This record gives sequence, C-alpha cells and structure tokens, in this order.
Amino acid sequence: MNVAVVLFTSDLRLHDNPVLRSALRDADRVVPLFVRDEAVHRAGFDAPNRLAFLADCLADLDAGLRKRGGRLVLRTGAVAKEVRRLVEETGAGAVHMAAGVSGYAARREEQVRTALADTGCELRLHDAVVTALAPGRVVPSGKDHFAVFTPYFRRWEAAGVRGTLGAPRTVRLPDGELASDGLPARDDVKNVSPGLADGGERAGRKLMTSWLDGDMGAYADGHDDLAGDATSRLSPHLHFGTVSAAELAGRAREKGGPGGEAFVRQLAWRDFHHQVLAARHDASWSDYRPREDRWRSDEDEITAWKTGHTGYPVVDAAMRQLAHEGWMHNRGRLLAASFLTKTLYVDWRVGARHFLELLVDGDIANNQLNWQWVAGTGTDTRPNRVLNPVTQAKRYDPDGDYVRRWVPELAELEASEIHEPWKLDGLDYPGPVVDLGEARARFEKARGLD
Ligand SMILES: Cc1cc2nc3c(=O)[nH]c(=O)nc-3n(C[C@H](O)[C@H](O)[C@H](O)COP(=O)(O)OP(=O)(O)OC[C@H]3O[C@@H](n4cnc5c(N)ncnc54)[C@H](O)[C@@H]3O)c2cc1C
Repeated sequence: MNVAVVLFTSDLRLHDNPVLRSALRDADRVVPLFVRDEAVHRAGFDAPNRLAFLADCLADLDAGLRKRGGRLVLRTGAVAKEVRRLVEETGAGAVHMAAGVSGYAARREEQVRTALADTGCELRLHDAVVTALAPGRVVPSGKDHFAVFTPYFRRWEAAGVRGTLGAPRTVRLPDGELASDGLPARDDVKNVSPGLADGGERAGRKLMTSWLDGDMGAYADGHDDLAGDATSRLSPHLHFGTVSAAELAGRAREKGGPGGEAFVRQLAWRDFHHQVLAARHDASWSDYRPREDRWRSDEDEITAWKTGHTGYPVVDAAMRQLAHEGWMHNRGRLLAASFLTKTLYVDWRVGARHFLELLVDGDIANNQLNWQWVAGTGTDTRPNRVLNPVTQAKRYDPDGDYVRRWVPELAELEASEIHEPWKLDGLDYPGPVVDLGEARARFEKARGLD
C-alpha cells in the first residue's frame, strides 16, 4: 500500500488542486490532513471572521472528500510535529503541500522538511496553487522579483496561467482507523461580523460561476462604484483557496471583453503582491521602501478611524462596512487607508493590524503590501499621492448611497450635502477629526515636499 499525505493549507478545495492531484497520481491511498496550527493562534492570526469562514471551508472539504470515499483528518498542534506523527501512523512515503509565499509559510515548510528528515518520507511542494502564476516564474533580468506592477503584468500575461485540473472522482484512505479532532463549527466562534459571507468550496464555486456567467462588462467601468458593489467578492475564497486563482484567471480570460480583462488585471495584482512578499518576507511588517516617516499616534483619532467616527462620511461608511461584513470594497480600503496614513499620518502597521483583525480575506501578502502601497512605503510609483475623501466620495459615491447604507445618521441628506455634513447644523454626527488642508500640509512637510 503506497500512502501519501496531502497537507491542506491555503488550498481548501477539490477542484483544480495540483497538490491533491499529484498525491493521487503518485499513491494509491491518500490522507487529507488539515492542522490547526498553534503558531497561527499565538500570532493572533485566527481572527473570528476568518475562523468562522474556515469552519465552513473545513466542513465543506470534509463533505466533498466523504462523497469520494475519503474524509478530512483534522489535528491540532505544531504543524511539523503533527505531520510527522501522521506519517509514522500511516507509513506515508510523501507529504504534498502548496508552496507558500510568507515568512511563516517558509518556516513551516522548513520545519516539516526537518521533521521528516529521518523518516524516509519526502516533502513535495507544488507551485501555482495559491497564486495563478508561481512567484519567481517571471522576474526582471538580474532580480528576484518585480517591484513595479505594469512590467510585471506584461510578463504575467505573456506567461499565461496553467491549465485547470478537474476534481478527483475517488479518494481512498489507508486501511484502519485514523484519529481526527472534531471539525470546528461556525456557530461556536464568538464576535463574528453579522454580515459575514459563507465559506466553503461549494459557496465559492457558486459565486465564481455566477460571477463569470454574469455581466462582467459592468466591471470595467463599475468596479470603483462604491454603492454599485459590482466586484466579485471572491477575495475570501481566493484567500482560503476554495476558489483556484489559476482556474478563475483562465476562465475570466476566456470570457474576455473589457470586463474580463479588467478583472484578470486585478488577479494579477494579487500575484504581484505575492511575488513581492515571496522575495521580501520582511515586507510583511517592515517598510519595503523606507521614507523616514515619524508617524503620529493620537489614540482618539485612531479610535475615531477604527469605529467609523472621523466625520468624513465615506471613510466612516467604509470602516463600518468592514465591522459589519468583515469585508470592504476596494475603493473604501484605498480611502480608509489613505486617510489613516496620509491624512492622520498614522503608521500603516496600525491600520494593517486592524484590517487583519476583521477582514475575512485578511491576507499577509495582499493586506500588508496594499497598505504599504497606499502609505507610500511600498511599490506605488507615486508614493506621496493623497486621496481627498471629499472629492473621492463625490466621484465614487456620487448619489451618496454608499454613505446612506452604512451611516444611518446621514441617511436623510441629499446627495449634494451628504459628503460634507459639517456644513449643516443639528446633525447627530461628529465633526471632522482633522482639517484636510492642514493635514495635507503636515504630510507634505513630513515627506520633505513643502
Ligand atoms: C489597504 C488595503 C488592504 C487590502 N487588504 C486585502 C486583503 O487583506 N486581502 C485581499 O485579498 N485583498 C486586499 N486588498 C485588495 C482588494 O481591496 C481586495 O482584494 C478586493 O477589494 C476584494 O474584493 P473582490 O473580491 O470583490 O475584488 P474584485 O475587484 O472582484 O477582484 C478580484 C480579485 O482580484 C484580487 N485583487 C483585487 N484588487 C487587488 C489589489 N489591489 N491587490 C491585490 N489583489 C487584488 C483579489 O484577490 C480579488 O478577489 C486590500 C486593498 C487595500 C487598498
């Protein structure tokens, strides 16, 4: 009996999963394993919204495996130790897992490799599982990653994504009993955002299909329209791997048209940030391009930002959407992050940490590098641009419907009033936490632009 272990990580799916397919090709018995890693818990990365979504994903993965004759084995502890234990229990000859991009993933890979060193069992890593294109697959000459998106995108497009793999028909477990912890239940997780989406591969594939079958044409012009909500909302599924980035990019490319092209470009942004982090693990919490910032830290202002009470309606709407759904529209993320880092001139790490506490798609590569992009310490080629929350609101929420949805205090206001409520009297809504002109001057001085 030839046994392989499949260690599921950020690839909680049966469709288009090169890790699972390789294991099934190489071995006649496969043990699907997920380890609830103590290190993730210690790092505080198991925030309630992601834990709840993960519970859905594990339940669905287990159900899909059972339909095919298998099941998910769940263990809790240090990943390397648990993998070794299972290898000893089953006599597995190989452990298959997806290659990751973060420092955490690199350490985990190394620990598993070390733990297996004297077992005769090999670790096999698979590329292009978490991303559509593997990090390092395209690089500028003499460098290990692209630091600018546009040239990366040209090479990304030319390289093309790999073909899609189907889901396996059967998964055969080794003979005998295998111990497993009980699956976590979403309902047992406390402090979950009330509007959190459902997780799991079936939910992800349903969303992907309706997105690809829908009017993607509207995406090209509408993806920045805050109230229109015309983006895919697939980010949590891409984060947990319940939807494959390669399959999604391949299918969106086939669909084509301006909407399909604009959407594929966003998927390439995801790969771009992943290849930056893969080459620069330190960029998760250190400035990618230090600017000698001496950030401010006013606790009242930070609290106003976190709770959606800055007095700038579009920023407050975005922050309240985050609290309610565990998700925020991309334009909202840009505005909220610009407001914190450039208008309040607060360290991007404060904002990134808060986002990671709430975002269901909270992802080290995408979150930290987007925060750095906005703060001007990352890969933006115009690092000192400041987004004005009033002009941006008038442009991306012209009727005020996004603000009305999330800031009920302002629901009765006309479109012409809603983005500047300080001009009106008698509202139960805070005044602006800062004057925009003064804030811009402060930022320009700090960056030596005055
Ligand atoms: C400050 C800030 C923090 C962010 N934090 C995260 C995060 O933790 N996790 C996360 O997945 N995305 C993050 N993003 C990127 C982006 O906002 C979300 O991916 C997007 O809003 C998710 O919605 P969607 O799936 O409907 O996107 P769509 O517009 O439908 O795009 C499809 C997919 O493309 C990818 N994508 C889109 N925009 C970006 C981008 N700017 N960078 C990288 N990938 C992108 C995402 O995987 C997304 O699901 C952040 C952006 C900013 C400005």
